[in-house]
Amino acid sequence: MSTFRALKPFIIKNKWYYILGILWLLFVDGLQLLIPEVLRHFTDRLSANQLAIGDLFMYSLYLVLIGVGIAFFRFLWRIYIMGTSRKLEYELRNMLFSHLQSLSSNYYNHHKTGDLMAHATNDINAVRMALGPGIVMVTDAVFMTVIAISMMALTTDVRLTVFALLPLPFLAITIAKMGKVINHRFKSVQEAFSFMTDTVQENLAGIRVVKSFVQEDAEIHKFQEKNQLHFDRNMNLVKLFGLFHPFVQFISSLSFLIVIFYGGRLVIYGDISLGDFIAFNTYLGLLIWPMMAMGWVINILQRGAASMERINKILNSKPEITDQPQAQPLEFVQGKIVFDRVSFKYPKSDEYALRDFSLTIDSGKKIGIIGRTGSGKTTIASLLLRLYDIDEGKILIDNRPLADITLKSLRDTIGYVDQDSFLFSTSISENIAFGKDSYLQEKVVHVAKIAQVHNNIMDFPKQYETFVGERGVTLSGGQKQRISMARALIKDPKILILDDSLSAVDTDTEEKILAGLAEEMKEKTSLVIAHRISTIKDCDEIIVLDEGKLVEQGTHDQLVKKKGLYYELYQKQLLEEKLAEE
Ligand SMILES: Nc1ncnc2c1ncn2[C@@H]1O[C@H](COP(=O)(O)OP(=O)(O)OP(=O)(O)O)[C@@H](O)[C@H]1O
Repeated sequence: MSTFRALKPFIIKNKWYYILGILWLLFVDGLQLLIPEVLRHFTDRLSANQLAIGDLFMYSLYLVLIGVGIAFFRFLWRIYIMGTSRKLEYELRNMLFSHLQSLSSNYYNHHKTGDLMAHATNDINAVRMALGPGIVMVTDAVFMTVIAISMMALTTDVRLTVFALLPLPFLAITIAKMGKVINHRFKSVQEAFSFMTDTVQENLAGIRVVKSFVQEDAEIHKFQEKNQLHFDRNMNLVKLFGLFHPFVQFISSLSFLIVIFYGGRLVIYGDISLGDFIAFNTYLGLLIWPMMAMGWVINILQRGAASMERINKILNSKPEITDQPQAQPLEFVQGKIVFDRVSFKYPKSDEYALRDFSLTIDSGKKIGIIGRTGSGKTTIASLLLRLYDIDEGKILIDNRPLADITLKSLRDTIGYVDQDSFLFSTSISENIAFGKDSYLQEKVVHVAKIAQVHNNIMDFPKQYETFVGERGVTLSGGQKQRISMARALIKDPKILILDDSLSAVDTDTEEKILAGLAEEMKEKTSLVIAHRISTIKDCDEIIVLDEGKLVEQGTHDQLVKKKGLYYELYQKQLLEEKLAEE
């Protein structure tokens, strides 16, 4: 039961729904158990020639009234129990999603999206089944079994009851054994489902790559393999259930066989009446459903527990980056940044991404960061945003270590334009205002103008209300970059990081963007990460990284004169430009 601990607050909050739901369910069972008694009475009076035509109406009326009562209370329990289990599904989904939002970005380096989506669909459904239909079946099965058996023994014949029930322990033992196998097989079905969703998710996200490399057939083949695995594992489960149902039916027919032989004998010898015989058989009929339900219950509860275990694994994973107890928000930010002998390795990596890195950026300064690919440029941005904590050294903003600053205020202070320029599938306007309805449209237009994307947007049929498609597929790389730049600017952050954010625009547009930004940047501390020298040559200072180390530092002119790595990169780019012109 500890598996379901995370749901305790929900169950406590909704206990009355469950209690009343179970009460209505017991009413249904009680009414069902009246039917054999009505039949017994009817048969006995019929065989004793005591019934008039009018009595037939009366018995029919009893049965109709019982039927109406059953229908009414069945409706009530379904609303109370099934409805509550849907509410549980809703809340569990919210809980899971909120938790996924709180986890650090490193978590997503090691967990696949498709896998997480499988948890949010299949696993939550299995938990709902356990805490809805599962509860119903347990209550139903226990209550029905106890009452039906007692009535059989008390109102008809104890020996007949014992004989008729003899086959049932076999059923119980086999069902319990089967439950374990079912659980195991169900887990492997869920696992195969995860593999399959993973494949679909990855394929659809990368559909443009698949098409441009004409890999559709190979991808279909890959998917078919995963689908086959899912099918095979499901078939294993189906086969088990295929055996299960005939088995239950066979055992229950044995009971009826015993009743016909032994019960029939008792009627012939006059030990029990014909009405008793009929009522006994009806009780036995009522027992078959609980016997079947036992199997289902075991199955549903085991599935629910297996799924809840997997959900718990996610819910129990702690965000790696959280606010320290001493953390306070940043106030009146100046924007001075200090990296003091910072060394950092990514989790599960042996290589240093940054080594003994020191840099002081005074407030309002504009720093250019350049270096070969993989030299650690983005790492600087990630560490400043505290997406990872550092192993050695210190990072300070306005002379306060990052750990002493609340994450929210730290990230509110920094406007980060990432390399991927990820956009959401909504309007351009909403992408720029991202999550904040409070921005005025004029402000959205203002930042779009600075990012030099306003004219492009005005050319679209729906202008700012143009829908950008999933991940911004309907836009060019350069348009996406400029929209994500506008998104960072609208926050009016004190620190601005442009991570290779001008790589997809031509040098003319780049110049315009930089000129537009110059005014904005006056008040901000800026880090401009780039591969192109033209992007950073006017920065107050430029640093050059190589294999995680700061190897050169100075203004453009100073670095060119130095004839080191920067000079080498500069020469190469001049040559490339010349070749492009020719
Ligand atoms: N999440 C990660 N886990 C493990 N290693 C990583 C991770 N991200 C980056 N690295 C490694 O850290 C090093 C520095 O990466 P970084 O992204 O900072 O380089 P970069 O200079 O920004 O490169 P580029 O110019 O290609 O964007 C690289 O060797 C890279 O492989």
